[in-house]
Amino acid sequence: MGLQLGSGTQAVVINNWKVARDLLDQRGAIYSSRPPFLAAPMVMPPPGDYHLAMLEYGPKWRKERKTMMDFVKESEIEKRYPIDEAESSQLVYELLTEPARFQEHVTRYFGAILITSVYGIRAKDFSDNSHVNRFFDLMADWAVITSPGCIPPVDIFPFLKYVPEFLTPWRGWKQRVQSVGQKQHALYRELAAGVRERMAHGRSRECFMLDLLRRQEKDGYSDTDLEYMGGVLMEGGAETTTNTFETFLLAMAAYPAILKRAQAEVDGFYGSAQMPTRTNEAELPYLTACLLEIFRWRPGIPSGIPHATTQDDTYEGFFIPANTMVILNVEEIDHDSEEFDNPEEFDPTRFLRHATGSRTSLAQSSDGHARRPVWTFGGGRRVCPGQVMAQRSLLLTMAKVVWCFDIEAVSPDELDTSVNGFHGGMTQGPKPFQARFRVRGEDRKRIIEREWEKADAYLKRFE
Ligand code: HEM
Repeated sequence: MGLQLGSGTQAVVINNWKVARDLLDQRGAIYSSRPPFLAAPMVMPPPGDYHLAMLEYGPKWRKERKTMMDFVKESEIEKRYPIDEAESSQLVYELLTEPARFQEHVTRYFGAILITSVYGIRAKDFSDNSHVNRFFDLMADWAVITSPGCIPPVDIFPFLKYVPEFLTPWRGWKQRVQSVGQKQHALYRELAAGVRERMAHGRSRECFMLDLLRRQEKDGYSDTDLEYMGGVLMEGGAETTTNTFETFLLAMAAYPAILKRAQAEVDGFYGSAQMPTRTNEAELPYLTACLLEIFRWRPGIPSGIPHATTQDDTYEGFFIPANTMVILNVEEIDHDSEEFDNPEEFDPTRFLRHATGSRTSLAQSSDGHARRPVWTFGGGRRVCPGQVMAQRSLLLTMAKVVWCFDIEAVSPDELDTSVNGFHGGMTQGPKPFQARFRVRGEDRKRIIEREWEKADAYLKRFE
């Protein structure tokens, strides 16, 4: 579908997986840039090109992406596994002792994994001035200033530049955006400075920022480049995984039969005397199917992050000029009723029947193998670099939580699994909801307490 947005700006919305594959995956040399982001020079120090996810396609993006891949590659994920293991044990202990605050604990947890891995510091709690709290506050401010009506869409409607600001619904927006940008940079600078200081005093702890600082001269990055690289990893990884996991908890509370089946699989593999550890997809096919179904059912970024073309192109007779914005409509692709049986239904078994979750006739057709299970992580050369890392920590956490608890609705009528129960904006996750976490017996309670002691002892090295 093509759209004309004001004078000169074109957009293409991709609603079908074949078009996504043909354009984003197979013509990556043309479809891998980003549209200009008007507020970038106000959010970041000049020249405003420090954010990997917003960078246009070119040498700076390529270099930074390669550096970031060093953080998310398999061997690094494996090296950091003890952090995931200990933090997930802290999470289940928090769910045991303060179940009513489960959403806060989940948020802290996914932020903590990143803050420890990137900066080597512990995010033990969510106290007001903790780094993890300040980070999520900023994400919330960010969501407000980028919501419709708060920033003028000048990139799309250039004539808006000439409308006096006091007549617009977004008056004062520059100050608001600048203030969030300044707070954000201050936090990213402070976090990186902490690592630099420990390094200078011989108190370094292994973490990604330490690796970056050690090779800074060789890589030719400025201090600001490194500060934003750390921040971008936090931004990319923390909120998306938190939302995905909260969607999982909502689904488990709403669909008890699915929870029972997941518990039976996890118990069958780990038994009742050991908390799950080192989960992998082959050993937990049903739980993995639940995760894929969460990605499909309520994608974390329903409209992806827009791409942009860098050259003119023609596709199936349509002319697509250079600088066209290309929106991957993930929600639509993953809910296509021609592709999926009952797409609105939460049904993990679709991924047990066929690896791509699609209808039998399609999965077995000649192009069945060309489908992919989900588009939640985007496509082409900009596909999310953190996909494997996210899937690993989500599966581990899902296994631990269902092994430890029965998750129940406080009142079934209150759980809204329809799209109305989810907050909109760029990212999608459940609106606040209530759920009960009932520990599955005294033995498991003792195991949770014992594992918490081990985890706390391990995590102390980051305090
Ligand atoms: C469930 C969790 C996650 C979801 C749903 C998700 C989704 C996405 C999507 C849709 C994109 C845009 C892809 C495109 O342009 O086609 C993206 C980009 C990105 N993600 Fe993720 N992500 C997740 C987790 C993570 C994690 C754990 C990290 C790193 C720690 C991460 C880091 C990034 C970065 C740096 C980009 C920008 C890539 C670029 O522009 O080249 N994400 N993610």
